[in-house]
Formats: sequence, C-alpha cells, structure tokens
Amino acid sequence: MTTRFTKCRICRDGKLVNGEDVIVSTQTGLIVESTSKDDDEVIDLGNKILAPGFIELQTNGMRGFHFTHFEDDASYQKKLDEVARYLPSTGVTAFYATIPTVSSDDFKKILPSLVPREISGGAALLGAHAEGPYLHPDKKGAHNSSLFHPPSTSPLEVYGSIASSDKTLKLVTLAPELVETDSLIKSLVANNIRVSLGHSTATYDEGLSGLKSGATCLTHTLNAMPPLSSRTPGLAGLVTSSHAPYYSIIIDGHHLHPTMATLLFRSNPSKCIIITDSIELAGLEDGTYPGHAQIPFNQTKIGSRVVIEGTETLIGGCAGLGECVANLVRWSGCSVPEGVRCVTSNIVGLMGERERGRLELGRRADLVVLSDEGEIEETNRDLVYLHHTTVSRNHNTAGAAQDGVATSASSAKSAAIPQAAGDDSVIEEPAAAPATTVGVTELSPLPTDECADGVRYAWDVETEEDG
Ligand SMILES: CC(=O)N[C@@H]1[C@@H](O)[C@H](O)[C@@H](COP(=O)(O)O)O[C@@H]1O
Repeated sequence: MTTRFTKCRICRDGKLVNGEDVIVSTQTGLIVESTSKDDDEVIDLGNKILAPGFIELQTNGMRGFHFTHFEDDASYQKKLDEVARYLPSTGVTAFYATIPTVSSDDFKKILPSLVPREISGGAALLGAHAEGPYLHPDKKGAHNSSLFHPPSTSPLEVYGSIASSDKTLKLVTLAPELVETDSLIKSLVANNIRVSLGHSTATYDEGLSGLKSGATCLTHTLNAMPPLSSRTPGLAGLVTSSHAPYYSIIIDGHHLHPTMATLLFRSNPSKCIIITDSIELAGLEDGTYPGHAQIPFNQTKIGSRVVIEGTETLIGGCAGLGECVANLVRWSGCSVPEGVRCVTSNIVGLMGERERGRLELGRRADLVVLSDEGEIEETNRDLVYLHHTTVSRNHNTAGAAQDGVATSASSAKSAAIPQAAGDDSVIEEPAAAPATTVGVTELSPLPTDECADGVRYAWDVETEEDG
C-alpha cells in the first residue's frame, strides 16, 4: 500500500527538485521506491512545495507549558503531548525539548521524563537539550546565574545518570572559556552527546579550542555572546572557520536584526540552523504573566517579543518555527529550500539523526506543504503529514479545501488513507481539534494592577553580585 504525493516541487539539499514524486508506504510510513503507478492514493499537490517536516532544535515550551515545569511524570507527559499536538500547526514534526539552567535537583527530576518517543497525532519528542548550567555569568541572559556550575562539577552530578549516555540527553550548551571546559566537552562527546557553545564571553580562539575538543554548534549566535567586531570576531566569527560548527539563530525579528540574520545565514548556509527558542508564552495572548522557578520575574509578551517585565532583557522567543523560516526567506532573499534546510537537513546533520529531515528513500515521511514564500498558510495546516506506525494527517484547522490545492486539500480533509481489504493496520486519524485550543495549559495574563508601570526589576543589578 502506498500513497503518492505528486505534482509538487520537492526541497532537497537546499534546492527545489521538479518532476519527482514522493511515495510513502502506508504500512511503515517510510519513503519508498516507486514500484508501480498503481498507488492506493494519489495526492496532487497542485505544484506546491513539499518539504520534510520541520525539526525544532531549541524550544523551552509553548502554549502555557514550560519544559522546566515539573510536578510528576504523568502530568508532565500529558503536557508534552499537548505541545506535541500543537507543533504541526507551525510545520514542526519533531522537536528537542530545551531545559535552561535549573538546579541540579530539578535537572535530575525533569530529564528522565524527556526520553525520545512518538506522540500520536503530534510531533515526535527527540530528547533533551540542557542549556546550562556550565555558562558564563556575564552572558547569563535570562538564566539564573546563581545556579551555574563550573565544569569541574561532573555532568553526572549535575544531570544525574542520564548524562552517561545519549539516550535522552542529546545536546548540552556550555561556555568554552570556563576553566576545564575542554575535558568536560570531551567527556560529553565521548557519550555521543552533542556540545554547543553559548551564553559565553569566549574569544574566537577560546571558541576554536572548544571546537577542537569536540563541540559542533553555536547556540543562538550573537545572542548571549560577544558581538562580531573588526579585530575580535568572538564565537560568531567561527561560522566560517576551518572547523566551522553548525550554528543556530533566532529569526523572530527581535533577537537579530534582519541584516545580521542574513549575514549569518549567508556565511555558511549548509551549517545554519533556525530555532525559535520559544518559551511557554508562545501561542498565548499578549500580556504580563507570572514568572516561575526558572524566570522568577513577571514576563511581558507583546506579539512575538517577550521580556522580563520593565526591562529589555529578552527571555526567549514566541514566534513559530514556520514563521521564522518565512522570515529568513523574506529578509535574506534565499530560496524556500535553502530556508527549509535550516530546519531539516542541517539539524539532522548536527544531531546524527538518520530517520528524518530529508525526503529520501528509507526516511520517515514527515511532510509539510509550503507556499512559494515558504509559508505554512492557514489553509494548509492540515497538509502536515506525520509518520508514526502508519501515515497520518494532522487535522488542526478547517478550510483546506478552499485554498486552491483542491485535490490534496479535499482529499486530506475528507478521506483517510484508504485501507486495502483485509489489512487491519490502523490508519491513525488524530482527533480533530481547533488550533486555538490545542495544547493550551491554563495560564492567563496577570490583571494590569499587578504589572509594573515602569522599570521595576533590575535583573542584572540584582544578580551581578552572584556572578
Ligand atoms: C532561553 C535563553 O537563554 N534565551 C536567551 C536569553 O537568555 C537572552 O537574554 C536573549 C537575548 O540575548 P542578547 O541580549 O545577548 O542578544 O537570547 C535568548 O532569548
């Protein structure tokens, strides 16, 4: 049994490929070779762009749930499921959950709940990214530097036994200028855990030394690190070095000026990774919200910008990944497949993921349909196809039939992939849920009389003493 996606342009290695179909086994959900023209279902995409499902390398949460909010494993898994089911509406079919600096007790409590798993009707959880606690206090950003540790505290002490393998802990962000970082990097890399450099004051040379020890990425380049300047390129200058790492950038219009985003992207497009760095306020209405253990201050969200209330300190992002890809296309003038590569094959290249991120034989058929501008149009949101045990479709929004891709849209809306007689494999059909309510954990803005009317918190002043 196969489903053939046809009349489309395919994103492959940063280029658009015309005249090829993508054929998916409905039994395995994998991309297979064409065996006959006699497919069980043919989906005509009306010349739209077909891309691999996007992968989110760095999100701290969304829709009211921050991944550091942990009460017990059962409620945590439920909230993860809600987030995972919301993500396809932003083009995301797999994600790594970021845990920014928390206490070692909290790391040990939370990380075991982030074992990679499939989530029915949602994006797959691919594991955890620990952003901290080996960071530099002068570049703490919105982290609590009183919880930072020097590299001499072993990963086992900080993260617990989860640090002894790459089963759950997939990526660690650390500052390479800290004393004894090189041996820390080597010990993490020896367990196949990827290391990214960030929240750091490092010079170019200190960064180079980190790369030589085994680090392979930079975390939200130019944010929480020194600027690029004429004679002191800093960590960001490494993007074109002989050991050029992958490097992530937040393209939400607040973290990087569009020109800087373009400069970074153009420096090394096959190593550039787009992240959202989203926090729990992503997907919620604007307002001022209470903080929590990781951010003990009120947080003010306006559009996709979120700061510690009364300050200019950015806490993280609130844009969706699809929006960020479209921003890159618009700002840099790059092609849609070049933008797509930054959320697909570049990420699997960094992480050594072999099952996703490319539309090639044997990989999972996680697919997203895009416009010529690289946008996941409102009406196309149910054109995100998720692989699980079988091909399934995300039906988050109504209206796909009216968007001019009549064949695919109407087929995606109304028809499950047909099952051959006698085949009792389950065609997964996630429960329809409007995008506006999927995955919202109860969290409301504070009443305005509880919000600051001016600068109230001096985060940097308050915490300078602990640095
Ligand atoms: C979760 C996380 O770490 N997010 C960082 C934040 O800490 C930092 O404040 C901001 C801006 O950094 P900048 O002011 O140095 O550009 O970038 C990211 O949002």
